[in-house]
Amino acid sequence: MTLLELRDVTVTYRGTAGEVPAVRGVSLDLAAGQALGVAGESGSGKSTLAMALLRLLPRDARVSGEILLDGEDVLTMKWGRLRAVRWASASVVFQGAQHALNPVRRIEDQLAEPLLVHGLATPAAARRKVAELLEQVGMPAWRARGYPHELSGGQRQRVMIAMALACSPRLIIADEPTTALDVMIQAQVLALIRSLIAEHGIGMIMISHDLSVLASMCDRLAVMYAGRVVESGPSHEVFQDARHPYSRALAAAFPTVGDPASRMAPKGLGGDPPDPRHLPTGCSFHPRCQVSLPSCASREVELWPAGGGPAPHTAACVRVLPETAGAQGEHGEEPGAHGEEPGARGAVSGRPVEEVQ
Ligand SMILES: Nc1ncnc2c1ncn2[C@@H]1O[C@H](COP(=O)(O)OP(=O)(O)OP(=O)(O)O)[C@@H](O)[C@H]1O
Repeated sequence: MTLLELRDVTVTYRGTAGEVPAVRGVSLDLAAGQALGVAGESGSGKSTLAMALLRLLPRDARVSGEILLDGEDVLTMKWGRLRAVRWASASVVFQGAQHALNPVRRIEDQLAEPLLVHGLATPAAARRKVAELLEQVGMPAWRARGYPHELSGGQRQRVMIAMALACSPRLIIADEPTTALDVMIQAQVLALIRSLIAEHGIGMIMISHDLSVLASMCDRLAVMYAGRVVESGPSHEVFQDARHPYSRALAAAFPTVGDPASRMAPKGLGGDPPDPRHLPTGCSFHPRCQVSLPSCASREVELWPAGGGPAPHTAACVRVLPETAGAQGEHGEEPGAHGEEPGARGAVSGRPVEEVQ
């Protein structure tokens, strides 16, 4: 059953620095109980997309498209309904969220708050639930009486995960949930998140710049570049057999979890992501692409079937189009003659696909 459907979601910031098209026409689906990882470099639009899901964007952001949570469009929901949906249906764990705890309130009061605000428990039942939540995240119940400053960073992030679980949501949005933690604690917190979502059948959207972490945590991956999804498919396929050159570079830029050899020589990705206010023409990735074709400078390709397996796998690259597969690139990596690729028509050709996950 589909838990979350994004249809052509576009977010533009209209600030003093001009219009910033941060997210451009993203369509993705998430099945109930499934984990989807959204990867991309800094500035690719991941956090903007995550915030848009629960309308948490600043006032200068304009959002269009559809964000259907259990079939209801978050973007057109009345304010009262949106308040109920936040926490109770979907909750968020942000990067460095542990700093969001109020330093002068006891842990138990902060953990009980969403339950009491949403009328989901009496004060006595909320207290029992708090003890249960702390145990679920591997902390003793007596910690409830303490204050945030008595906890380590990892413990505070565990409290935030407990808070996200408090109202038994069907969806958790985790935006770089472990970035502020040291490596050992990161691994523990990631393992905790993985076991909790599996145990409770919670759907998750996890945002990270680290494709290897996402591949180890999620069923499917979507790779964003300059505000667009450029590849989407089963985690193992996207991580080990990426079809978009950007996803391949991103996968090579990080060591593989559990593979000491890859840790020795992670390959960097050259150049910088584009300024969204001044995107290159054609494919936004073409100035950094090692296998671009001449027409990539003027041609932006829609997501197109790219995987060999049974699960949907799509990539927005001219290389996956049947008429250009095998053509030689500007850098000469592919066999064949250099020059204009066969079938290039100066625009998106053929039938693009809707994302189905
Ligand atoms: N409030 C804002 N006003 C104007 N532009 C913004 C605002 N917030 C983000 N942006 C711009 O939108 C683009 C996408 O930013 P976003 O934070 O969503 O990317 P990201 O992939 O999450 O990056 P990071 O990993 O660094 O958080 C960037 O160019 C960013 O500068």
